[in-house]
Amino acid sequence: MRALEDDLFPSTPGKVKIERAGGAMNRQLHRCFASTSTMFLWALFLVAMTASYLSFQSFVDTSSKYFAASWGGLHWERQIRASAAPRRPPGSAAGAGMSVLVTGASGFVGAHCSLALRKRGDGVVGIDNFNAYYDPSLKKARKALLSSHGVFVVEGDINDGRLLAKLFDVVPFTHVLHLAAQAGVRYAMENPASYVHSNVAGLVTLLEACKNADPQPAIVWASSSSVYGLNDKVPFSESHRTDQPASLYAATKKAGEEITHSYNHIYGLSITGLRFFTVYGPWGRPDMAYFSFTRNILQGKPITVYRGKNHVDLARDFTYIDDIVKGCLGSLDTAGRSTGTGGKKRGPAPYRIFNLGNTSPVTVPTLVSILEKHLRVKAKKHVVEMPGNGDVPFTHANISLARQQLGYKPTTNLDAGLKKFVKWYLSYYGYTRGSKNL
Ligand SMILES: O=C(O)[C@H]1O[C@H](OP(=O)(O)OP(=O)(O)OC[C@H]2O[C@@H](n3ccc(=O)[nH]c3=O)[C@H](O)[C@@H]2O)[C@H](O)[C@@H](O)[C@@H]1O
Repeated sequence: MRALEDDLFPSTPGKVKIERAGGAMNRQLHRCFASTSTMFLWALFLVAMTASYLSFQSFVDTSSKYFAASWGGLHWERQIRASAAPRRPPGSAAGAGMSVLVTGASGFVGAHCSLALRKRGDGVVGIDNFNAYYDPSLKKARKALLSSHGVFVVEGDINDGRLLAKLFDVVPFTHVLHLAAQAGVRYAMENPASYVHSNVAGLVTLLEACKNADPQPAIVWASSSSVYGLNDKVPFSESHRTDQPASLYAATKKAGEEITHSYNHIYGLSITGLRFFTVYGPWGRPDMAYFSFTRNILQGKPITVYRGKNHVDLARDFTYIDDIVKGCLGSLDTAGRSTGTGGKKRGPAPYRIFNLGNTSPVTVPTLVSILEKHLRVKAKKHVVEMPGNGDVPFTHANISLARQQLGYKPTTNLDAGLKKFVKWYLSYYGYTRGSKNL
């Protein structure tokens, strides 16, 4: 008995039997059918070749990723363990110390927090993907600074679930300070996918690793003042509306607040979200206005100052980095435990959101005049109407909740903070105008 496949796929091309063969019509049909079968077989052959080529390529990709991985191995694990070990003196009033995984450790806020944690005796391991959103050499310099203080930074992406699982295998982290993100309000119009990749997909991969870890760490992470979006009640309080984002960046940060809430609810992860208000200072981000203005002013290039509707100046609640670091450490210290194990919730865990701002907004033209004073150079200002680029006209934080629960109390005003920034900038990039490329 012939199998069905034999009918559909004859083994010898051109040998298809046609019932009642004999007439010219039938011969033609025969030839035609035979050549169709030949073509069909060739097509099958090509499909098979393509499939085997593709699977070979994916094997090569996977294995090259595996072999080129910058992590793993006994030496690597020893470095991770040493970096994660708390070094507080025995009997210290602050307790035994934490082991903190800091994501985005070679970023601006990440590097400052990692150093502060290490200096007070906590264990810190960093992870950073050193992407090229801004000059990676600045990130490498921050990494070198951390390394000189005994903080090890793994080069890797928070979207790499295998790496995260490995890190939790090697160290039972008590806390995660999650600062890795695609930052910047206006860049979201140029590269929207990078925001989804880091702020949504990366966040979920990290939360999955935290939820599976045993013990589960408490998580403190960076949200943003931009979640207030079109809210016009001032000062911004945590209870105000945050469902009107003005940029995709803000929308992904808001999404992060909802996503972390669901992990808190389902898996008992302790979550603290921090809404940072325009953080600035030494070792800052070159994409931010105070930084790029400084570079342009020193290089004699014009700066673009945006202005709001009806000629109203834009204003920001600029917050100095040291104040933000205190808010982050205060959040870690008061986080409360995650309750789950092995992906199962054992009871309710804290879910908190705090504003970390300075409570005194300053206009952008005032920011420029403070920089002019410290740099002793006049800026070439080019004032333009604010383009529809996701910017909001002003931000202003109400910090009562953080003050009450974290002991958060900002102490550096914009003038004093920019003076420290300019000092750092000149020492890092050199005193001669534009001596180093950013
Ligand atoms: O608080 C926040 O959540 C956000 O703060 C900053 O965002 P932004 O306040 O826009 O900070 P800058 O990019 O430094 O801009 C500050 C002000 O300068 C203005 N600006 C910016 C650039 C420019 O060329 N000219 C100019 O007038 C902006 O419109 C804004 O009013 C950060 O870049 C975000 O990553 C962060 O999340």
